[in-house]
This record gives sequence, structure tokens and C-alpha cells, in this order.
Amino acid sequence: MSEAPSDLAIRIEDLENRFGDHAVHEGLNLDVRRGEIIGVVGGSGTGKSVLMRSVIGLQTPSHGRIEVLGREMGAPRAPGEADIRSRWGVLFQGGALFSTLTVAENVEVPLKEFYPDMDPELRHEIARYKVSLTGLPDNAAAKYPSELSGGMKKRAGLARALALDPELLFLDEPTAGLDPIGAAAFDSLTRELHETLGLTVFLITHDLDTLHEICDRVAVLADKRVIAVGTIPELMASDHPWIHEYFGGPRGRSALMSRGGEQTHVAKDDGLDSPNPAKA
Ligand SMILES: Nc1ncnc2c1ncn2[C@@H]1O[C@H](COP(=O)(O)OP(=O)(O)OP(=O)(O)O)[C@@H](O)[C@H]1O
Repeated sequence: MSEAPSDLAIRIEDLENRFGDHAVHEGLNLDVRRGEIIGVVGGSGTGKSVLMRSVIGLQTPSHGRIEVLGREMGAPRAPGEADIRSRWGVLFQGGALFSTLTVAENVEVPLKEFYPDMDPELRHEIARYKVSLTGLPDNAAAKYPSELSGGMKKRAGLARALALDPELLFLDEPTAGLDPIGAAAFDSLTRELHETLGLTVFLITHDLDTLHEICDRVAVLADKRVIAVGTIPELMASDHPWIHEYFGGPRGRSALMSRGGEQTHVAKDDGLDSPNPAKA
């Protein structure tokens, strides 16, 4: 199925990233639909974080084109156009909170950057609201990151990512390091925020439970590019060795079974999207 550009939150075409002689991505294409939660998976070092960094402008690709929310990355901003960075929020691995600032002050950082003239009282109010939105208790706002558990740090990072009411949310391994109960709670929170705030979510994860629980589609990185995109049943029909092992191996089967699922047989050519239909 081919999407109109307006249905897309992100379009990545022919992306190449290299560090010296080492090519991390070559000919990588991916479309992310508006309003979906897309999981991005791949073995360690396949370039999931580099891909996210390219999309949010922290890594300049060697080649290719990236469009985010209808705007070409790297192109000059039109007069009066909002800074594209104010339209997304990012939860980096580990939360990346400023250790010398309280949770509320961390949430206020992007507000200060993009709205320097905002009334401080309003800024504090917004920060408190964002903290409560992520399920943290009221008293967490005044705490420093060192006083928080791992799960609370993730929620605080999420509160900061939501500070500017983003349309697009990037999450880099949000459940890594959480116990299974904390991870499931974070998954529910992500799903809930996605629904209530109408977010598009780009989610890098190794967590099979998260993929099953909340992702609408999953993109698989291997061989320097996105080799397949689809729902999990669609991907399970793939005979690519990595995909087969990932979803059909012991952990993949157990994540599926814990949801009462059975391996769905999907005909080989049924459903799997090309990473970028327009280019297929
Ligand atoms: N700034 C950099 N300079 C040189 N090489 C880099 C740089 N950033 C990333 N790389 C390399 O790019 C490759 C992809 O890294 P990346 O962190 O994106 O992998 P990943 O898929 O997110 O891995 P993991 O699942 O382990 O987090 C790795 O080989 C890494 O060493």
C-alpha cells in the first residue's frame, strides 16, 4: 500500500551513514505513518540509534533525504515556520536528565529554549502538569534524578519529551533496565499517551513484549538497511534468518504465547510492506 506524503510522519529515502570506512546504513528507506507506533528492531550495532539521530538532525547523513512532518531535514526554514525540533520529543537511552536540575527544572529546559519569554509561573505549571501526565507523584517534581528509581527516571525523561506538546515522540530503548512490571507499566503509559495525545511514536527496542504489546508495525534493520516492515504476524512469515530467529526463537515464541497467541501463518507475499512503498 502506498501512502500519500501527507499521511506520513517520517519519510527516509536512500539514507547512507558512514563513519570513515564503516558504512552503517546504505540505501535505507523507511516510511512512518502518522499516528502509528512503529517499533525499530535489529541486532546490536545495526544502527538503530544512528537512524534515530539522523532523523532528529543530530547526525548528518552521508547521503539521502529525510522528511519529518512534511519538512525536509537540512533545508532552510521558511520565514515564520516553527523550528521542527519543537514538534517532536525525544527520550534518550537512560533518560539523559540533567543531574543538577530537579525533574521539574528538566522539563522546563525545552520550554525555556523555545519560549524564552514565557511567564515563569506558567512554565512551572506546565512542567508540573507534564510530570503528573507520566504518572509520577507530585513530590517527584522537586526531586533530583539521583533520588529517582530507574523507572521514575524514564518517566521524568518522558515528561521532558512531552514538554512542548509534540506530534512525534522518539523513544530509544525505553524499557531497557526496567523490571518486567515496570516495563509493562511503561508500555501501558506509552500506549495511553499515544492514544490520548494523538502521537506518532518511533520506538527503538529489543523488548519483544513491548513490540507485541504496543507496536502497530515493526521495522527490521539488517544488512545496513530496513529489510522489512509489517505487523508481527506478517514479519513471522519472513524467511530472513534474523527475523525468523528473532520472532520465532524461544524468547519470541514466549512473548507471543504470553499473549495467548499462536504463530499466525501468513502467506509469504501477504502484507509485508516495502520499507518505502513509493520507491518499491
Ligand atoms: N559517532 C560515531 N562515530 C563512529 N562510529 C559510530 C558513531 N556512532 C555510532 N557508531 C557506530 O555505528 C554503529 C551503529 O551504532 P548504533 O548505536 O546506532 O547501534 P544500535 O543498533 O543502536 O545498537 P544497540 O542495539 O547496541 O544500542 C556501531 O558500529 C557504532 O560503533
